Amino acid sequence: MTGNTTGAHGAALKDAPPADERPVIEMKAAGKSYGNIRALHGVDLSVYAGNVTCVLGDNGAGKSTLIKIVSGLHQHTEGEFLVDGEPVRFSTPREALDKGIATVYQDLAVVPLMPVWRNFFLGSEMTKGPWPLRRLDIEQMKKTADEELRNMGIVLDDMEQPIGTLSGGQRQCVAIARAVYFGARVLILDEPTAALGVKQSGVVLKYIAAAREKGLGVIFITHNPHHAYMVGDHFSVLRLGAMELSASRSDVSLEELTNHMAGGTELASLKHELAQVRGVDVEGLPEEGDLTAPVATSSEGKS
Ligand SMILES: Nc1ncnc2c1ncn2[C@@H]1O[C@H](COP(=O)(O)OP(=O)(O)OP(=O)(O)O)[C@@H](O)[C@H]1O
Repeated sequence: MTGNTTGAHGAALKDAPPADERPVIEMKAAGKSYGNIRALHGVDLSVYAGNVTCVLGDNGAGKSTLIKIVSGLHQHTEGEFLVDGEPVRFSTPREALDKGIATVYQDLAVVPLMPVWRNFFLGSEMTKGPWPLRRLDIEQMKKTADEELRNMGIVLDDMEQPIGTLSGGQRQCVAIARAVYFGARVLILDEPTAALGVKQSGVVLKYIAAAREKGLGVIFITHNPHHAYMVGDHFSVLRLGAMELSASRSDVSLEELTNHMAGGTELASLKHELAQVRGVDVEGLPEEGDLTAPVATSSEGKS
């Protein structure tokens, strides 16, 4: 239950956080309605320091709604949302950032033609000299960005390189390193591997593990159960706005997770019908009743 295993990138994966540890972020029966559309309901979620919580779900499952609540873009309309045990209701992303919650979106807010170091400090530039002679401290910014990236294991030949010339995976990693430098305690990663090939996805997964090793709590949003299973300590699967599965690593196999994500329940119920269609191979599809992984419980995140 408390033993560690090792993930694809050699990082320690925990079965469960210590029983006395308080989650940094907690949702209790939380939900959100847009007018009369109930996008999310009854969601229990706990995010611990030094843990990767994967939130999986198909299109329209409610993943974006969930991260918008945590990152301060929307407010929940049901249940509770707590940070460090205190109920919160953010009005702006700034308020979430002030609590150490940083979000890295898939379409990164970078200026492609600007150098890497400039993007690293965008909006929070270092300056030097007394007013009115205050000016950008370019050398210090370059040096710090280089150091911080190396700290995360990212070595770039040239900090002057426009960020647009980096690969998608490298850009994600720069964004992760930036959030770590600016004091994030919780990192929300919105489908960081969705647009990437196998190798680049591996690079990003490595930095997710690096962020965890630095003690950050990570919420990793993804469609991909294989990517989730390589780094995840806990898995929450959303379906139609509700938590269909909430399980610690020790309680769910990759196969079970994949079945849940592949719409296993729907596919199993369709298996009989599909079997009648010529040219459709149903051999690998799960049977109804095969999906035995545990569903959400009140001890979510600590089971
Ligand atoms: N601003 C909005 N107004 C009304 N309905 C919305 C709004 N945002 C989302 N929804 C609805 O809420 C549900 C959940 O959407 P959400 O975007 O959170 O899902 P998702 O899991 O992020 O999907 P995807 O992977 O496609 O981005 C969907 O039915 C969607 O149509």
